[in-house]
Amino acid sequence: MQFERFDIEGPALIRPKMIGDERGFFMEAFKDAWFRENVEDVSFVQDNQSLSRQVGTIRGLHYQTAPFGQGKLVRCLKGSIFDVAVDIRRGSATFGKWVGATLTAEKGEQLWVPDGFAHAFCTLEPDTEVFYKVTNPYSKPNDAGLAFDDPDIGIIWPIDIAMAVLSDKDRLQPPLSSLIS
Ligand SMILES: Cc1cn([C@H]2C[C@H](O)[C@@H](COP(=O)(O)OP(=O)(O)O[C@H]3O[C@H](C)C(=O)[C@H](O)[C@H]3O)O2)c(=O)[nH]c1=O
Repeated sequence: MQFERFDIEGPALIRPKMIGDERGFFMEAFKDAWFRENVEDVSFVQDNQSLSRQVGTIRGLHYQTAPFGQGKLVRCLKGSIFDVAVDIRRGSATFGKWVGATLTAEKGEQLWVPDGFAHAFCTLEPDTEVFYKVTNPYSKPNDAGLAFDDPDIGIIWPIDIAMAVLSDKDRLQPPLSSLIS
């Protein structure tokens, strides 16, 4: 496993070792002790998986409010995504700043999105499947979000967002300014 940090403290891009042979490949996709020692000392309690049939699907920006904040370890099982984490930690010097990475099933890259970040992705291929481990269980009352296209965040999506496939919920998410009381 190799990993790199961003210019925002917290997130990490992880590149598992892919061992190829004439059959295909093998990789150790997750190792608890390695993750705790190198990335963050957390435990995961739930695995999620989603399928997005259309290229240009955007899911997010989502997060859960305290005490159900979630860290998310995200990877692609099929296809590829542009994955984004936005710092929404109160008092953070990088509040409202974002990091992004392209995650592909082919290379198995993973993005670590710590608790305190809003998360979203857009799909870059049809029938893209995303798998992510989370550090707190789902709590509908704590489910929250922000507008993926908020100019105050300024995410540079690698797709035409005017054509994005969105849930009704994500069409109506509030702006970042709604967090600044
Ligand atoms: C997240 C979640 C959702 N659900 C139910 C709630 C809805 O009935 C249905 C779809 O939920 P939602 O529209 O929030 O799913 P996505 O739009 O894929 O959002 C997810 O993907 C973005 C990128 C995220 O970062 C969030 O973790 C997550 O909200 O699954 C559950 O039953 N358990 C869960 O853990």
